[in-house]
Amino acid sequence: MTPSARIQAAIDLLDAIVIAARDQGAAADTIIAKYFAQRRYAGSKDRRAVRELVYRAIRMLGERPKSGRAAMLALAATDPEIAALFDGSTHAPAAIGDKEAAAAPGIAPAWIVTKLTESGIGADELPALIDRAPLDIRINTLVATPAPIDGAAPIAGLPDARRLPSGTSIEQLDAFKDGAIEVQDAGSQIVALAARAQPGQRIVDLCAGAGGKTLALAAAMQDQGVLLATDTDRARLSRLTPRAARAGATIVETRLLNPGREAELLADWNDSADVVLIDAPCSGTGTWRRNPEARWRLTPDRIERLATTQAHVLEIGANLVKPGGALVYIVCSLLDEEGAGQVSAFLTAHPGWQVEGLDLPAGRAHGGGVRLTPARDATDGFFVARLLRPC
Ligand SMILES: C[S@@+](CC[C@H](N)C(=O)[O-])C[C@H]1O[C@@H](n2cnc3c(N)ncnc32)[C@H](O)[C@@H]1O
Repeated sequence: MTPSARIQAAIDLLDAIVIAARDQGAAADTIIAKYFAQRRYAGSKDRRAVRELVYRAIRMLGERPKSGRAAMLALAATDPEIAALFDGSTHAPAAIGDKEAAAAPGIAPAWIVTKLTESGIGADELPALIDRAPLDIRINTLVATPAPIDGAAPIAGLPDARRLPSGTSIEQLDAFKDGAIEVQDAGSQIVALAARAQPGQRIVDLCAGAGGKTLALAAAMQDQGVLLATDTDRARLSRLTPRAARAGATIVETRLLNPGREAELLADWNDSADVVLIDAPCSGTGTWRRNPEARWRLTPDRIERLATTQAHVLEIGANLVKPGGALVYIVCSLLDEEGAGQVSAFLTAHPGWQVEGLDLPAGRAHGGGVRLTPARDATDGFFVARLLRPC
């Protein structure tokens, strides 16, 4: 592909990504993979270059742009080499018109920036939300210690975590194939510590998804006890079983829940869990580093619906906790209505329950819990709180 054709390819991809974000369609990565699967003539250098252009444009634009061309024009406005490639030649984008408008650069849609500000995220913290994320791994203590990995750096407070140079393709490493390492952001590892999981306990991971935190809990439990992983999403939960097998986590049981019938399907666990971990579905404002187009998908209505689901899963989880046991509530969002606000509403509705202080290797106290941010902690953004049921 010529350099100009790469720009046109990025424009075409951005068009598809903008539409998918508006209509809650496929993720940018999926769209890019499909695009190149249908264009075998594009070599690996072309793919890398086009992908890089697409993500540069996505990171640069807070508001969803009108079109892929408007997005790429924003990039061209800051980079004369890109602007020069709008030359109208074969497979190239048309020349830039005198009055043609580029999309406006920004961190996030204005209404979300307002909500972040109201949630105590300062202007100085905003740019880090869309930085490139590092590649963090967790060494799985349930299998043999892996051989040292080139370039791996320790992460303060997390003896089993390492930070790898971004772009390291770990899927090829034997340690990955053998289950000796898992890809997991340091923030995700830190909030899982709030469960204080111990060998022999009975723990429920209520919103387990494909089991990122489940596997961290199984390792902390030294694969002893009972660990029930549940979710309403069949596809995600089905990925957990082979992952757990690979990771040597034999105590994991999975249970698919029907939305609306969760309490009924979990009745055998009522009042009996030492810990219930709720990694609730959320807006993901803390994970834009990995998923920058996610900020083009959010609407006020969607956040309201997520908040309703969060209150719902908190209610389900609370019923499973034994007297004196703990409910650990996590969101990878920095909006108070999904984090601190949920905790305070829960405490009002459940007299006797109390917040328990957390001593985590990163983060700061915030609204009854602890908050981690990309700017201060160099992790994804998270809110976590630990709530104790009265005895
Ligand atoms: C943030 S994700 C979980 C990520 C996962 N814990 C991890 O560490 O990789 C939230 C999960 O909640 C699930 N979920 C949504 N509504 C639920 C419900 N009512 N009960 C249980 N899980 C639910 C979603 O399907 C999604 O997998």
